[in-house]
Amino acid sequence: MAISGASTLFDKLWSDHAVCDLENGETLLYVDRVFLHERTGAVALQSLRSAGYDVRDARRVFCTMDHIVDTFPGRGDKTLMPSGADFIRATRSETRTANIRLFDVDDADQGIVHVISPEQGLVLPGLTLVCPDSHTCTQGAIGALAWGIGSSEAEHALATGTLRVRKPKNMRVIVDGALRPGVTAKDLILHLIARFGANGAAGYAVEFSGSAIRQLEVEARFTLCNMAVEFSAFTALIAPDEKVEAYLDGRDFAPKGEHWRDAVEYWRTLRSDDNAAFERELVVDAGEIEPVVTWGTSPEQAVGISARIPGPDEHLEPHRREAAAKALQYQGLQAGQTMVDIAVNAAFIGSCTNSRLSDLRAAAAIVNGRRIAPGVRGVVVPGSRRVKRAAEQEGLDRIFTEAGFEWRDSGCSMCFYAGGETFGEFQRVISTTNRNFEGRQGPNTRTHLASPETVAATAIAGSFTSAEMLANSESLIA
Ligand SMILES: CC(C)[C@H](C(=O)O)[C@@H](O)C(=O)O
Ligand code: SF4
Repeated sequence: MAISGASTLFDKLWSDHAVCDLENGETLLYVDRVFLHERTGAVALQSLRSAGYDVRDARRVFCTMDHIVDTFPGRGDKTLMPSGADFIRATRSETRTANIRLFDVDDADQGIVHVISPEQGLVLPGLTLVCPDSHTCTQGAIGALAWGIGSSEAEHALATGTLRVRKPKNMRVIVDGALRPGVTAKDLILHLIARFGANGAAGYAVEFSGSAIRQLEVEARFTLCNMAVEFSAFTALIAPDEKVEAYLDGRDFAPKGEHWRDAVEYWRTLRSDDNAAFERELVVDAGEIEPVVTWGTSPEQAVGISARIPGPDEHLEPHRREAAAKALQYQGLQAGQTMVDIAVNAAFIGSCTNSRLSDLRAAAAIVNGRRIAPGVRGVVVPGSRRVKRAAEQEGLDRIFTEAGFEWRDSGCSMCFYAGGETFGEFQRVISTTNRNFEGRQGPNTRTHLASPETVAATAIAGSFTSAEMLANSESLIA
């Protein structure tokens, strides 16, 4: 607890949900919502049932099909993952038995778990939400205390509506100033991870604050908090503000009428007190960030797009030097290479990091009227069926397909290789996703993380290019 009774936002959410402190230093926390998906959820439900337990309150549990299902148009129940059909079947039967609301493959509201939970107001500021999926931290963007858990913890949460958790420390990341035009929340989080290390936030709940954060739209805040787990944080948080209220107003599961007014009144208390103490504080000037692309196999192996891949001597610690050498070998690159000279084979726009309507709009604005570079494969996967419909109403699907992109149904798709679909061996993919480790998008596939704007511009140019660089090069040619 902080000095003189002052609390951080995280402390407030924690104490509002603390049932009791346990002897071993853990706290029993009340869990408001559990979200499941077909990759890990059915396993948890099956195991709970075979241990003889029931789901305590199925009204607070939700499940979606996102990880394994195909995203090819007209997919039905198809999946390319070996044994994937078993997961799909088990998810259906377990959720039916437990009476849990399932967003099934053909549901109009289906989508990636972290995209649909706020989209429908299933997660709200001040609630605790857990999911057996590491990117649950995404929801801290609206001031929910949300974190990823393991399968046995999921069983505990389902059976009891509580979880035992060891309290992490408080960290604040203050981002002041303004992001430059064309620089996004994705570039900001990649910059933070590159600068402070992929384990920079280990042991902490991170609150993002500062003028640059307040300026971010809610969907961009999701992108930022989504990758807190790549920064090794327990979770991330942003104090809810009027943008969050406007975002949630009218959502299906959001409170209505008098309940809405009460909720908003509570949400307005969800901010760190002025003199609250943080065990660690980082300060960043938003204006110094340029579009970022990863070159290696960790999100910290990233540089500004106009830079070169660092040379071996630029890594100060020996373990970073070794990791860099190994990453370069896997990625088929050399230290010192200029990023803009590196050609790609594919461009992927999707995932819980960057597949919301604002992401698709930003990418479409760049590809509009242009064609993907010859030989480059482009794939766009909306994060939810709602996002897909909204994008189609605006004609974004046509902009993408006319430029040469595939336009898919919603799901995790090639964000993650589940034994099924992949871009293929040694293919270099620029991707709006959040993980770039070896094999993430398939055996020997080479992943480079970037913003939707940079992925779109790179697809058009054929090699790493920011939107600004693309516009400048075209005006030189014209
Ligand atoms: C399959 C699932 C458990 C996993 C996660 O926890 O994050 C996946 O979503 C991922 O992004 O790697
Ligand atoms: S989109 Fe990718 S990162 Fe997000 S939940 Fe699915 S597999 Fe995990």
